[in-house]
Amino acid sequence: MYGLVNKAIQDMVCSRFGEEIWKDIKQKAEVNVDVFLSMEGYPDNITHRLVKAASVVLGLSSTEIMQAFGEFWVQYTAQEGYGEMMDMSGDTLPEFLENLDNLHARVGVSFPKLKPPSFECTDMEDNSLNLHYRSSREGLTPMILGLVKGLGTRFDTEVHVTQTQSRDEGAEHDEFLVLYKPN
Ligand SMILES: O=C(O)CCCCN(CCc1ccccc1OCc1ccc(-c2ccc(Oc3ccccc3)cc2)cc1)Cc1ccc(C(=O)O)cc1
Repeated sequence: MYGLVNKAIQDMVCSRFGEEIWKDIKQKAEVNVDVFLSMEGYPDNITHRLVKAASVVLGLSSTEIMQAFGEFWVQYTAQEGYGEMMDMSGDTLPEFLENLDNLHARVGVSFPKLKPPSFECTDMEDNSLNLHYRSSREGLTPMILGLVKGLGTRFDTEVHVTQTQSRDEGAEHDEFLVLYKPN
């Protein structure tokens, strides 16, 4: 995972709980990286250890941490220089979700170590769609719930996401029913 992800986790924790809590989390995760470099590739395991340690230190479940992080990621990347790229990816929540693979392909051109998941939208109706999430990574599914919630905020759109298929329960990939209503 690019360091930008671990940096975003750090910024979320520091902004909400302070530097001391972040130090505790890094210590518990046995991660002794001083500064995460956005454009450096880090083992996914570091991200998983930081999430696990944050859930212990903060007394929240890993699912809650990943959902909060997904929501935070949308605003974080927009303010960390990817705002234009996000603007180009759609003016509405369904448009953005439909263009997500193109967004990743664009980032991947410059940063070949990117290993993006794939998102596919089917059964598009006025206020609903099925979102298919396929990834080479395990255990980040709750982040997708948060990401879609974060997009709801970004597009001032009421959004309700329920997972309808789960890889953990034997499905080929995770699938979500996304209900949305622009305000
Ligand atoms: O792998 C999984 O199964 C779950 C990953 C969920 C995280 N993605 C979130 C995608 C997303 C979903 C909804 C709304 C917005 C989203 O992201 C927009 C986005 C996507 C990628 C980047 C990005 C930009 C530069 C990156 O790397 C850098 C950073 C600085 C300098 C050089 C390279 C890495 C990701 C920025 C915004 C983004 C992403 C982040 C990192 C990677 C990767 O390192 O492979 C792949 C994808």
